[in-house]
Amino acid sequence: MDVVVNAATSVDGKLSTRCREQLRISGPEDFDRVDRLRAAADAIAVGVGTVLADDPNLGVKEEQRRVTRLQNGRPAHPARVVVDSRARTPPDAELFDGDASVYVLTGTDAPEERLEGLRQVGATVLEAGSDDGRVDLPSAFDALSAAGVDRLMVEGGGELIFSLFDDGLVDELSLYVGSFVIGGREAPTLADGKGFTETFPELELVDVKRLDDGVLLTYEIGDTVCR
Ligand SMILES: NC(=O)C1=CN([C@@H]2O[C@H](COP(=O)(O)OP(=O)(O)OC[C@H]3O[C@@H](n4cnc5c(N)ncnc54)[C@H](O)[C@@H]3O)[C@@H](O)[C@H]2O)C=CC1
Ligand SMILES: Nc1nc(O)c(N)c(N[C@@H]2O[C@H](COP(=O)(O)O)[C@@H](O)[C@H]2O)n1
Repeated sequence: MDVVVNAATSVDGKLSTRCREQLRISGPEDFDRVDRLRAAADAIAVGVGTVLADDPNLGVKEEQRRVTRLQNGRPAHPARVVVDSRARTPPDAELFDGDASVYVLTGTDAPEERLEGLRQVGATVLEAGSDDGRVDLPSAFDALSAAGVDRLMVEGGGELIFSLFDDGLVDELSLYVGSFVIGGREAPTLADGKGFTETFPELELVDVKRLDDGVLLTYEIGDTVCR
């Protein structure tokens, strides 16, 4: 399965403000590019922190792109995936609008009544627990792959993106950098988690493009390196 991470940050690498509310960083050209990436994916994943903060829909916005997917024998929208150790995704979240399949990837400690609530709104629950109670991403992604997901787009947030780098699961990164500063030590960044200290994922910069008032950076992911 190919894993493509896409995110938008300020110049200082923040995904949002310290209030952790959804913030428009991309402009119209970048949002259109994101929609194209969505249309090319089999599934779109976010962490539950993003669901609780943003209540995203994760659908393909442009109608013609949905029509093309249907003509190609695919569902109109990619499946939606939430990485959610304890099943905190609200059953009335926007991504349960009935337009797409939803997978919730959980750990082993998720309360049964919350899992049942999610199943009742149509979610497929895939349990893949790790020792620390979080989702074991390599085995959860194997399960997604077995369910037919060949191309997974990940839209954030920072905790999930760090774990994906930590587990060596990222193939490509598209990063839109808006031309402003957010600041704040509590504001989420592109890669939060515990951070790397000795070896670091090495990225190969394959494209740089000016878009809206910012810049789009495209990377392929190589090995980890010592610095
Ligand atoms: N500008 C952008 O492109 C985007 C911005 N955001 C922003 O990011 C913030 C949310 O990001 P975060 O708080 O970092 O939450 P997140 O969306 O990365 O979710 C993290 C949560 O996922 C769960 N999880 C389960 N297993 C995990 C694992 N193995 N590794 C990591 N997480 C695991 C945990 O409950 C963890 O707290 C919001 O402020 C949102 O607005 C989110 C997406 C894109
Ligand atoms: N690419 C990008 N640019 C921004 O400026 C953003 N704030 C985000 N956020 C991501 O998009 C999701 C919202 O999706 P819907 O419009 O509800 O379908 C949000 O949850 C973030 O993952 N992305």
